[in-house]
Amino acid sequence: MTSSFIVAIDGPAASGKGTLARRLAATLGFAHLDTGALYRAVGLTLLRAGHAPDDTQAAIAAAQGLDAATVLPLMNDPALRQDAVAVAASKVSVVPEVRAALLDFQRNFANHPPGGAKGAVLDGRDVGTVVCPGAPAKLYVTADVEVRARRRLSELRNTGAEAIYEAVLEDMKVRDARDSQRAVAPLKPAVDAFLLDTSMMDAEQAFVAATDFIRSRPAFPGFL
Ligand SMILES: Nc1ncnc2c1ncn2[C@@H]1O[C@H](COP(=O)(O)OP(=O)(O)OP(=O)(O)O)[C@@H](O)[C@H]1O
Ligand SMILES: Nc1ccn([C@@H]2O[C@H](COP(=O)(O)O)[C@@H](O)[C@H]2O)c(=O)n1
Repeated sequence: MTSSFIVAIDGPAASGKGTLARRLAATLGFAHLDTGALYRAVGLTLLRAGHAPDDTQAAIAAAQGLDAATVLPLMNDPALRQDAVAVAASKVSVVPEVRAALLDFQRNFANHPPGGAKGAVLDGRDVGTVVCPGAPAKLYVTADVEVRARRRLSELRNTGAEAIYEAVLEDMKVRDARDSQRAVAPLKPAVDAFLLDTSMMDAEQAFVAATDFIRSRPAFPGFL
């Protein structure tokens, strides 16, 4: 059976979309897919094979070689969260063939959520615009780049990594520019997305604003 209970969440790095998506999925009883992890899995596969992240042919081969059996163990690999892998993900994600290779997996997850879940929450950069343009609830989560850089900095430091604010901020600006200026599926809000700026909100306030929005959507009767 195809599910139509899809929540699409997009936004730039460290805007809080993953935190929000996980909590929404748990509250709604929906399955959750972090679509960025798929691009990171391609980037990590490439780096582990000794290729440069801008090696287009190797990136296409890595993306086309991923299937449910290979991608699921990678999704839980701590190496996926490394900064070098984020940069590699952002580089491979400009390649149209890489995006095409990951599209079916994402759409299949959204339309046939695993584990008998009634619906799915997907977060990424193009979920509301390309992957699930018909999703009945779309959110675009953002925050000022300085706020996002501070969040990422404390996240990195909490894992024991050495990180410098200026470097994190610069990396974030470069990644934002690459993600929003690429030709295929650039980062942008869907025209019908609810815009949620979390610059002045903590995660709890962002969750309340998001649930208020979803509750207002006629396609989600009685879920919240
Ligand atoms: N509203 C918020 N206020 C303050 N901190 C937050 C908020 N939402 C999330 N965070 C924290 O900011 C960091 C980044 O959040 P999160 O991983 O959810 O962002 P993201 O948009 O999914 O990032 P990415 O796309 O890079 O994976 C985490 O440490 C998280 O705990
Ligand atoms: N739908 C998506 C999701 C992610 N990307 C690219 O992957 C990079 C890493 O994503 P995170 O969410 O884990 O930070 C991101 O910078 C994008 O380049 C994408 O293109 N489409």
